Amino acid sequence: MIHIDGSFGEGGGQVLRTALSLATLTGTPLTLDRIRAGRTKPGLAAQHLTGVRAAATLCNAKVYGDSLGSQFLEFIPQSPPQPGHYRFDVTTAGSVSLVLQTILLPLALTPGESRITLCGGTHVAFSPSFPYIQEVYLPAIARMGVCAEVTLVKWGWYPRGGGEIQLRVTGGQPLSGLNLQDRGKFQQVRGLAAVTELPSHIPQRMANRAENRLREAQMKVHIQTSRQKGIAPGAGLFLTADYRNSTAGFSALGKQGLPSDQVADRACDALLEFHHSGAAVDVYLADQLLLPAALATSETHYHAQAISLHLTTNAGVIEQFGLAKIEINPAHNLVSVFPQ
Ligand SMILES: Nc1ncnc2c1ncn2[C@@H]1O[C@H](COP(=O)(O)OP(=O)(O)OP(=O)(O)O)[C@@H](O)[C@H]1O
Repeated sequence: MIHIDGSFGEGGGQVLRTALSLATLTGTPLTLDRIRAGRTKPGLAAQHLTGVRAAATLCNAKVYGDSLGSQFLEFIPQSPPQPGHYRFDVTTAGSVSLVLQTILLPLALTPGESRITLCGGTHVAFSPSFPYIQEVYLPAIARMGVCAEVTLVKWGWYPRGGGEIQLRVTGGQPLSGLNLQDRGKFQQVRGLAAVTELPSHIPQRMANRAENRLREAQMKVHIQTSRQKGIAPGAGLFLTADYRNSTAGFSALGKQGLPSDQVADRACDALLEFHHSGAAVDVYLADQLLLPAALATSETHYHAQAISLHLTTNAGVIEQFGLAKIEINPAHNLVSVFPQ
């Protein structure tokens, strides 16, 4: 039995998700208390609860404390993760990407094919947007051996949600480590300026503004515009910066009263800050790579844009499972993961 203090480090949802992934994969019984104690509304929110239920479904876990607002959870796996066809619905605009990240590695490391439908928020703040999962996260971990692809079926923005994605995983490949210390030469920025249920000048303005800003910075850039049907209005700009050895992702979401140009500026500012940092791995991927790296059979080394509290928190949770030793050099933003 492993006990995790949910208030550790950041004291947010990622402590729970990483612990769930590892308990599911290793069959280790887990208790967590003070879940999300660092947040203004602590305990399990809909997204976290869906993550708990999804992980429990994969390994037939006995679960206690799986209710909204619960700050305590007991999770006792009864079998190795079972590949298959599953559907999990967050029921709110809570992020489907975070549920995906909870179950992906257990499925990727178990022989067999899985098809998962995930419903909820697909493009929501403070979480990886669908394009980030598709263009940044999955390609990075594909290089480690994770064989998975995603399809967007319906857009789901905050606050309505109602989105849907499909995840397909071919499990059973061992993972290898990654060396991302040098991003290599800049190649291009690709982008998607998208709206649902809003007029076409909005994506056009976001795209024009971003293309102008990035060309001023001497970057090669191409941004597609997209106007789709949805259950609610929503807008966003999703950018990926490709370098020879790595890809980084940045996004900004529209909201009522926020001009399209400002949405574009937010995404461009984030991209340019990364570009000027010289790092190979953006601040988000830097915390998300730790889990696959810990499960690999060889070492991983990368140059992160910054060492976030998310990253150090995730490292602490992984180390409590005894799966890897993680070294962080804050002077140079270097992260090394040594699977044990
Ligand atoms: N713009 C973004 N692009 C990609 N990933 C992101 C972005 N914003 C946040 N993330 C990622 O989303 C995850 C959020 O973790 P966090 O613990 O904050 O989750 P949470 O479940 O939303 O928790 P809480 O509500 O407790 O904050 C982290 O892995 C972080 O890197």
